[in-house]
Amino acid sequence: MIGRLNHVAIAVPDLGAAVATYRDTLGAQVSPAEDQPDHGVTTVFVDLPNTKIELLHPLGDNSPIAKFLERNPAGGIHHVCYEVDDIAAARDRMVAQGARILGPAEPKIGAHGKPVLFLHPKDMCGTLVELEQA
Ligand SMILES: CC[C@H](C(=O)O)C(=O)SCCNC(=O)CCNC(=O)[C@H](O)C(C)(C)COP(=O)(O)OP(=O)(O)OC[C@H]1O[C@@H](n2cnc3c(N)ncnc32)[C@H](O)[C@@H]1OP(=O)(O)O
Ligand SMILES: [Co+2]
Repeated sequence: MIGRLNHVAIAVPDLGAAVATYRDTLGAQVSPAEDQPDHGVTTVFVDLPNTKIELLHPLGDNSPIAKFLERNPAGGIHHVCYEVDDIAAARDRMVAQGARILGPAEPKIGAHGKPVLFLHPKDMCGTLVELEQA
C-alpha cells in the first residue's frame, strides 16, 4: 500500500537559520520558502538524491505545528510522508484497519500540488504520517 518515502518534515523555530544550516553547513540544495496558507505553514524543501526534507515553520495564528514547537522549542522531526498510488483507496483501507484521519476525510492539495492526508500519530507508532498521492 505505501510506496516511496516522499519526505521527512522538520518543524523549525527559525526558517532562515534552518535554511542556512542545510544550504551552508550541510551543502544541500534548498528551494525558496513557500507560504501554504491552507495548511498553516511555510515550507522549504531540501532536495536529496533519494528523498526530500521539508522544513516547516508556522504560518498564521492557528498553525497545526504551533503546539509541536512549544513542546520542542529547538524544533524536531514532525512527520514522514509516504506516497500512495490511490489516496482514497489507501484512506479507506487504513480507516477500515482502525487508523484515524486528521481533519476532513477529503484530501487537501499539499505542497507538491498533489492530494494529501494525515493519519493520527497515536495510530502510527507515535509518528505523524502524511500520505501523498503519487
Ligand atoms: C503544505 C502541506 C505540507 C505537505 O507536505 O504537503 C505539510 O506537510 S503540512 C504539515 C502541517 N500540517 C499538519 O501537521 C496537519 C496534521 N497535523 C495535525 O492535525 C496536528 O499537528 C496534530 C493533531 C497531529 C497535533 O496537533 P497538536 O499538537 O495541536 O495536538 P495535541 O497537542 O492535542 O497532540 C495530540 C497528541 O499527539 C501528539 N503529537 C502532536 N504532534 C505530533 C507529531 N508531529 N508527531 C507525533 N506525535 C504528535 C502530542 O504529543 C499529543 O500526544 P499526548 O501523548 O496526548 O501528549
Ligand atoms: Co509534509
